Amino acid sequence: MNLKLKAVSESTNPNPNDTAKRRAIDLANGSEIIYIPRFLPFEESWKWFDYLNKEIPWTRPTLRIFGRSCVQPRDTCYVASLGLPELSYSGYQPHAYSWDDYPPLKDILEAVHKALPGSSFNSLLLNRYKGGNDNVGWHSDDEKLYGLTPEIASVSFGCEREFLLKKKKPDKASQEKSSDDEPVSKRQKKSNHADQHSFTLKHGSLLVMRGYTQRDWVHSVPKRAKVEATRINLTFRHVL
Ligand SMILES: O=C(O)CCC(=O)C(=O)O
Ligand SMILES: [Fe+2]
Repeated sequence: MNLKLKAVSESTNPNPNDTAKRRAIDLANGSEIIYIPRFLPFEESWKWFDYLNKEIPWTRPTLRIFGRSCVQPRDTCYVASLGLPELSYSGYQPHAYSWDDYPPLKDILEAVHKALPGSSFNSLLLNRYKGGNDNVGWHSDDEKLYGLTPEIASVSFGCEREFLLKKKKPDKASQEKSSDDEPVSKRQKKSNHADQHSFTLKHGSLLVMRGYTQRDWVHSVPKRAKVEATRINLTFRHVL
């Protein structure tokens, strides 16, 4: 099967402007989202989906969250370049597979790098949501190994799901500091404005989180009762 990506070349993309249709959402205070709904061509994206669904060694690990064991509500797999510090989250340390084990991942990575000049990703967390019960709860990807301003490039395949972003609550100290010069009503109005964003992540789309998004915001893919189909998501990251 030839899965070599031609996504960003004009020859296979009927409308090369599609890849240029990127939306930049300024989350203020140095956080930014880029969203490209039609990043990869539709048909090729189904080939990627089938390949990933079949070939990736998916596992559903048991995590420890607030001292409790729970099965992660989605399948996962981790790929990373050799010699990087190991990833660990919620008491789970995934095995790091090599890019050479799944060569098509290198082609997707190449397309991502082409769309984001200057970025260089060396690890990848894959998630598979087998229906609407599978989800990822509110979190930020703020592990130390990604540094203070991680860039995370997220490519989605298959079933469309909602991706939510919500501003973290400011801690008490900074709340009190900013309360000196403004009445409460005005402050609350201000803080309600655009403190949440929602994206329906399309088959073949690319969403990028940048700057202080992991420090100041949380994100999630919530349960959806009516969803039955499978979604696969790839998040490319740079381990320092
Ligand atoms: O599936 C998604 O779109 C998000 C996945 C995610 O947030 C993560 O892997 O950290
Ligand atoms: Fe995340």
